[in-house]
Amino acid sequence: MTATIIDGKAFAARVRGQVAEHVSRLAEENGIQPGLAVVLVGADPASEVYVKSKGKMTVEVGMHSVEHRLADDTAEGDLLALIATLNADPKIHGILVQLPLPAHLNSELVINSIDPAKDVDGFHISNVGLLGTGQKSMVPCTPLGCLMMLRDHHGDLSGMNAVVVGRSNIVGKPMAQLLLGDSCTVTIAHSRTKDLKAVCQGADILVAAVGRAEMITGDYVKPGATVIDVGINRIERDGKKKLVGDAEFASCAAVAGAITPVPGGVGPMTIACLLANTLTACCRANGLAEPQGLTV
Ligand SMILES: NC(=O)C1=CN([C@@H]2O[C@H](COP(=O)(O)OP(=O)(O)OC[C@H]3O[C@@H](n4cnc5c(N)ncnc54)[C@H](OP(=O)(O)O)[C@@H]3O)[C@@H](O)[C@H]2O)C=CC1
Ligand SMILES: Nc1nc(=O)c2c([nH]1)NC[C@@H]1CN(c3ccc(C(=O)N[C@@H](CCC(=O)O)C(=O)O)cc3)C=[N+]21
Repeated sequence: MTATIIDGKAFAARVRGQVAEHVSRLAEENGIQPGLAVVLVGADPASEVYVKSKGKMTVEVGMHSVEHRLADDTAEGDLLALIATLNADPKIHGILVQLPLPAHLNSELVINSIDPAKDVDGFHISNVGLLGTGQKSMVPCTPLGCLMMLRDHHGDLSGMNAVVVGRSNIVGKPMAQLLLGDSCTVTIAHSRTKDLKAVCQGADILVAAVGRAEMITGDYVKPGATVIDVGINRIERDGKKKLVGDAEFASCAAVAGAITPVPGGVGPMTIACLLANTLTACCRANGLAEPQGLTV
């Protein structure tokens, strides 16, 4: 079998197009412009790339974009003061603090200081709790993008066996919640899972969010399964720098029914969902109807 390649890049462009339409309607009918603030502490080169591309796409869909770049040794109090200012700023509807933060900063404290209504990453404990109890929330962008692609490819996901490899708060756990919300039978695997390969072989939907380059190989994949590769790993091969996922693309694609590539899969959908969440937050803040189909 040769897998269908799920084109996240094209899907993300469609989502951004829908966001842009809503944004222009908001401007015409309500005189409102959604605004997103991205906060980057320190100068991690990979983070720089995402922050730049987020800023560019935010402007492309017609939103107000603000970037705050803070020094590596920024005091926690200064970061919290910036967040308080952004929380109170009526032009800002979404706040994203790029993770990971430098080690001297308490990430939990920082994230939980963001107004939950502006928490477009969906990482605030209030949003985590709302998602876990099936209530309206801000849904983390990466899992939301994965769910959109899965729904688009399969339609109804109910009854499917889903295995999520990885249990981080930003990807694995919220991904599992969303799949459960769509009535999948969900298994969360991690570094202590016994016989990971056998667990993965039972998956109709296999989500790889491990942070280990090409760890999931074709022999982990049930024939015909859908593989969602969340991993972003920069490696060097044959003297060239390369971006690869947590799944080994060639061997997985030979067995799977469908697979997301890296680059061009989950990554672009993450940014598109960030813009969708900012739009949703703006509509909620102004008591306006939310766009359909851009959140769960
Ligand atoms: N495309 C996108 O938009 C995004 C991509 N990413 C990428 O997704 C990947 C995961 O990110 P993130 O969740 O933040 O990573 P973390 O490092 O926070 O979590 C990795 C998870 O994988 C598990 N794990 C590690 N090694 C193994 C192993 N050998 N077998 C089974 N499980 C293992 C860990 O288990 P344990 O808990 O037991 O330690 C942990 O739960 C990374 O490649 C990251 O770059 C992340 C965010 C967005
Ligand atoms: N608070 C917070 N929220 C995040 O959502 C967040 C974060 N911190 N920290 C880092 C991770 C990583 N992440 C990516 C987003 C887009 C691509 C992306 O667009 N990738 C392109 C390739 C880009 C390239 O070439 O580097 C692709 O896969 O096609 C990748 C990774 C969001 N993250």
